[in-house]
Amino acid sequence: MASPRAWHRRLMGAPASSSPAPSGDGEAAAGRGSSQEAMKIMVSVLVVVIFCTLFYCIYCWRWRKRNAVRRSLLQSLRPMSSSDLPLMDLASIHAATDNFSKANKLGEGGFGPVYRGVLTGGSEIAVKRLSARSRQGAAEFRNEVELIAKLQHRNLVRLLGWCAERDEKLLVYEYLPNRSLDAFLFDASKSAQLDWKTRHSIILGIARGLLYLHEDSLLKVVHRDLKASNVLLDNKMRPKISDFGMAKIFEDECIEVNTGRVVGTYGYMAPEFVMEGVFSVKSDVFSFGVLLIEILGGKRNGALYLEEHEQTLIQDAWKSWTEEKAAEFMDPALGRAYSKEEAWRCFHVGLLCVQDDPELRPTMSSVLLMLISDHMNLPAPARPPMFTRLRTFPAAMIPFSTKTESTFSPQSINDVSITVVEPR
Ligand SMILES: Nc1ncnc2c1ncn2[C@@H]1O[C@H](COP(=O)(O)OP(=O)(O)OP(=O)(O)O)[C@@H](O)[C@H]1O
Repeated sequence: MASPRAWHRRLMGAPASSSPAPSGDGEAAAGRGSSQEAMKIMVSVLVVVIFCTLFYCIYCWRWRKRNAVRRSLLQSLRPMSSSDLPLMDLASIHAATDNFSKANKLGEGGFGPVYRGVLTGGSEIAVKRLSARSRQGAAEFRNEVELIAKLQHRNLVRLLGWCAERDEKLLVYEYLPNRSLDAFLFDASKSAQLDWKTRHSIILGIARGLLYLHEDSLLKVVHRDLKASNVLLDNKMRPKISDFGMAKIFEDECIEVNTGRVVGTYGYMAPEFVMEGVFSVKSDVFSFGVLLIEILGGKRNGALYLEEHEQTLIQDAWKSWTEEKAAEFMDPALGRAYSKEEAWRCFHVGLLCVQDDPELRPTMSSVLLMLISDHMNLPAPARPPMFTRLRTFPAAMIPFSTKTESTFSPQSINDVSITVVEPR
């Protein structure tokens, strides 16, 4: 067995014991010196080990704490009780909406008709009435009540109460006088009201709302149906994301789910969602990119309207970008009155969001950072997907309905499992 002195020597990198050993005082001094060095090394190793263990313990403790909070929130979401959100009585909603009169009807979506109402105190409300013919149902109703009651952000619409009495299922929201973004954006007589400053702040507001859903709320939420008609505008044209009927909470760190079913709105759905039913926060990022490009171009992406020779708006945007003709893509309603620097940055970010590969799409925190910083270098976007033109699908699934403004617009679909997508 090696002597302690030999160990010291080895530790200090001294040659093997075959070399002649020093003798006398010299040997003792050398021995002391090397044992001090060895001690120093051991102390440093010990400090590093303690530091790593401490760091690991703190990380585990924080991870457990965060998950416990998330789990307890998820637990509290399960039972739908009146303590979560005010339960409103049917009679007062009837009175507020003048018995759901035609004059008070604001529009109709996949859930059912929406009515404006005024409560006895004078506050205005918007009431969504689940229709018997609705393609959405009790599950979406419950989802909306349970989910949105737990989320609060200035860029999310506020649910004030709900009612499930007799055969009625009603959701009561704050009333947003300027209604939805699509009513301005795609209406030739109204689009001029959306000047560049307004459009830019709408883009930033939607990005902030989505970032809150994905990363900043305690629950990680994927909206799954972000589109222009699901962005409502308040009296100062500030945007609020609405319609959480199809939203999903992610438990733990799960980032991708394969549902085997397709929900959402054609034209806004990410390719991996349409083709495989796989969704993640990155499918919302894709929808955000489509919406951003629609806000710049003032047109719908509306893949369903396309003829053989036509391109989607996203493909148009890509073409303009690569040919350095971005100005030609911009909504003519803007004229020349817009900041080119801001607009090109938005254009660039929009194209990054609609990239085919979800991995390449930025997260919403990066999106917001890219949008607000004026000196950040952005990566070059890859070509967007080329297969958004739908060939056929059963008439019952056609996601269109006539709206009160007598325009046709795409509506959400739910539980469509057969999707025929034609590659280009
Ligand atoms: N809180 C609200 N305040 C004012 N108007 C609203 C409000 N909520 C909805 N609306 C109006 O009612 C219309 C229908 O809304 P809804 O969310 O039911 O359908 P949608 O978004 O058009 O379609 P889908 O259900 O497919 O998402 C909207 O276009 C909007 O004009």
